[in-house]
Amino acid sequence: MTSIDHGSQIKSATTTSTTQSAKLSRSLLTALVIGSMVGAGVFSLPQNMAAGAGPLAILIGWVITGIGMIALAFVYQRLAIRKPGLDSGPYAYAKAGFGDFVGFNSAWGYWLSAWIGNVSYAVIVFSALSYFAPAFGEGNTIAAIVGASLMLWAVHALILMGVREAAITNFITTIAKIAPIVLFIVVAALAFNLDVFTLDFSGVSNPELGSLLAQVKSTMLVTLWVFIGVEGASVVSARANKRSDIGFATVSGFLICLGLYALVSLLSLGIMTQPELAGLKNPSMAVVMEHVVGPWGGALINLAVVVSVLGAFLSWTLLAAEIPMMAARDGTMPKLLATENDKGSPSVSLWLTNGLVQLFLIITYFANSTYQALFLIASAAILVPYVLSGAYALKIALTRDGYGAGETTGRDIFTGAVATIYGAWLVYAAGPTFLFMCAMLYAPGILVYIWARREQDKRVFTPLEVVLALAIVTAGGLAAYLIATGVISPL
Ligand SMILES: NC(=[NH2+])NCCC[C@H](N)C(=O)O
Repeated sequence: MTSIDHGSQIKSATTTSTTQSAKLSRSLLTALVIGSMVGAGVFSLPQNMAAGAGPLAILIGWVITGIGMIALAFVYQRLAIRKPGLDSGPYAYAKAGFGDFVGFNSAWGYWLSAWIGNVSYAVIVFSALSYFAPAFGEGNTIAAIVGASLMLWAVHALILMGVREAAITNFITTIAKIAPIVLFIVVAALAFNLDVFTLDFSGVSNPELGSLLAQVKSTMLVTLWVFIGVEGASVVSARANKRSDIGFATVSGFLICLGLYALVSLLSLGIMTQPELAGLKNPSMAVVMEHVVGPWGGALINLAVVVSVLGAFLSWTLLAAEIPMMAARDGTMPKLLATENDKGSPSVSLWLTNGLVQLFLIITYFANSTYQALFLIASAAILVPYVLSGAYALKIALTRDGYGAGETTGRDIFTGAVATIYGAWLVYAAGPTFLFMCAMLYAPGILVYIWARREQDKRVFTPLEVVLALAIVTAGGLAAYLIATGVISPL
């Protein structure tokens, strides 16, 4: 049974087991929705949010994210109902709405985000373990990279042997992450000092932070990161008893996460000042906790990070390998990637994906990259599939595609528009460095696409797609040049 069906990718792979499993109650569904979103991100929020923003900007950041993300959650939920035939989630929507090449890029981007996110997971697990064994440093020392590589290939071997997520692992990891977060919030609320919180409420006394707009922008990829997985909520909740429970579980699961996340970041600002938080080592929740209750608090949170992220690492590895496999099955990616071993695991895709994770772990060591730099790239990479899903929902509502004669489209036009605007704002907020970095990662995909099209004996590009491909290659080339000359350094 797979309870973290992030996209529908996993859904199609496990339909038999999921449809046979018992229907779920409202509260269990809500827990599953939460479980598909909470991974590593929450445990570093105190530092990540304060790194470039004061309390007011952080507050505004959560409000914007709350509105944009709930719209996106609804987009996926509505699309699942309107377009039940499009089974492979985010990338199938982009393909249906905007053609094969755009669809390919959506799959490519979703896959990039999934495995680069896993590189950041490996780094943060060992950064947490350094609480117990200092040689692991910030998760990017030689000892940490060796440890992370061992973890990677152990998970790889388990999946090749046919291991899938079990209900029991999901249960344990969900408890392991939620309980310490709630405890942290209670402790932080008791230790909260309003004077510390309001010391520099708008952040303007710290010249490093810049304008309020700049501060808000700095939080946008962080808040996006912690909500990645929301696209799976509608799939998870499709296992509901009643239709009405789907909406309930999605909305309540989302709101609970939003509440937990906002409290973690805001309450921390009443314990330490923004500049203090900005300088903390991640997972920073552990440091704040230790500051209030002493060493046991630090140990507890770091352990929670290890358990929570190991669980999330497994589910995102499964998902990362499913994406190329599903895309290969319908000809969007080369057939080779659809190869399965005798245990039903997408072996070629898994080898490719984890090979790249390994490569990036080595780069992480030499570039001395941090957890933060890595997850910001994973956040930026997922913008393409997210924006396109919003745009597709808007498109079908505007053209009444999939809507019956008497059905109103007003609500769907609204959520589609809000999700698309939020996506466009995120692209702007992400800023040029991360967009360039993404172009560099999207560019090699074009070769993979050409390979797949040739294999299918299909025309490779339409004239418009040629323009798009050239734009990606140009931006990617420019990015490579800027990185080589040290002008930008996203890692
Ligand atoms: N490995 C990944 N791509 N994970 C993406 C999900 C991130 C998740 N929301 C978290 O906070 O950890």
